[in-house]
Amino acid sequence: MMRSKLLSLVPCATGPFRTMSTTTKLTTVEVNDKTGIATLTMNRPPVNGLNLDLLRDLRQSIAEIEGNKSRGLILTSSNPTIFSAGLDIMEMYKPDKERVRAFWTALQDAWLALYGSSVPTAAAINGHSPAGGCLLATSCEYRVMLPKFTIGLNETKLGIVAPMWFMSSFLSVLPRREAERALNQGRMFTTDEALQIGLVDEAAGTKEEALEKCAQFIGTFAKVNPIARALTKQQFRAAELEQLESERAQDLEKFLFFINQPAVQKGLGIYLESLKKKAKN
Ligand SMILES: CC/C=C\C/C=C\C/C=C\CCC/C=C/C(=O)SCCNC(=O)CCNC(=O)[C@H](O)C(C)(C)COP(=O)(O)OP(=O)(O)OC[C@H]1O[C@@H](n2cnc3c(N)ncnc32)[C@H](O)[C@@H]1OP(=O)(O)O
Repeated sequence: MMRSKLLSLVPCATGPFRTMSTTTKLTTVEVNDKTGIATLTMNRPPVNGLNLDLLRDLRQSIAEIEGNKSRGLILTSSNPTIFSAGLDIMEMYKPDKERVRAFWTALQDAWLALYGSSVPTAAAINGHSPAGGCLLATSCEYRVMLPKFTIGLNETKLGIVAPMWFMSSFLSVLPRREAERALNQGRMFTTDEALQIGLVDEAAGTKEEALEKCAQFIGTFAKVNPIARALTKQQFRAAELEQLESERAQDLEKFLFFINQPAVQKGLGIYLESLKKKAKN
């Protein structure tokens, strides 16, 4: 994919800095040349639905950030009210056989890249973050969320099941008992509730403030040996990463089997209709 490189002056919480900015259609990577921190922004209207292209873009951008020696990665959205609406349901509803395989494989790749990223990661959650959106946020090491939005793994409410590795990310943030209950309920937490339960680390009034708080978190590693930190993180996360790495073919087949069940297709169709009706009203 063609990528345009440009140097730009962008406003930042602590002043305007020259940033190296790489833009694709669906994500932007901006590296602040003062802090060395990369901001990875999702930009797929209308709701940052995670489709095949966005997932591939995300993985490519994460690899680019790893490669350009950034000091950290902040994940955010260009949409002022939606971080990510989760997986694009259109990829799973009446799917094309080959495409849906590529889609799930791209999701596995994106998760492995983000959860296993060697750089410190933080999510500036500047909008709603259901299901796959929550997966991305909980794959990061730190979360800052804006008020009056919601976050959670709501899969059971759609009649689908969060795979084990979605649960792993959730469990790396929430105590087991809270995680199990929320997963079974398909519970979406408001910002205040998410803060109280520990699903997010901080709240912020504006996106700029959220980005600044994420940058401060990443700054806490400034005096830590980066190789020791990266190896520690990798070891800490190794079990979940290795589980998916070793079972990814079975995970794909399980997903395909599940998603192709007539009852699941029917449920997704009804859910999509309800979303569309809501959008019209
Ligand atoms: C035994 C089994 C063992 C193991 C299991 C193995 C496999 C498991 C199988 C499957 C696992 C799948 C895991 C799934 C994860 C997911 O992420 S599913 C997606 C969940 N997401 C949601 O439920 C969010 C739905 N959306 C919303 O709640 C709202 O849209 C919003 C709060 C995000 C934003 O609200 P608004 O700003 O009001 O926007 P609208 O609702 O009007 O939406 C605008 C537009 O976008 C469409 N849309 C919204 N979300 C999605 C989506 N996720 N996918 C596709 N399209 C979406 C919406 O329909 C509107 O479209 P138009 O009407 O404008 O065409």
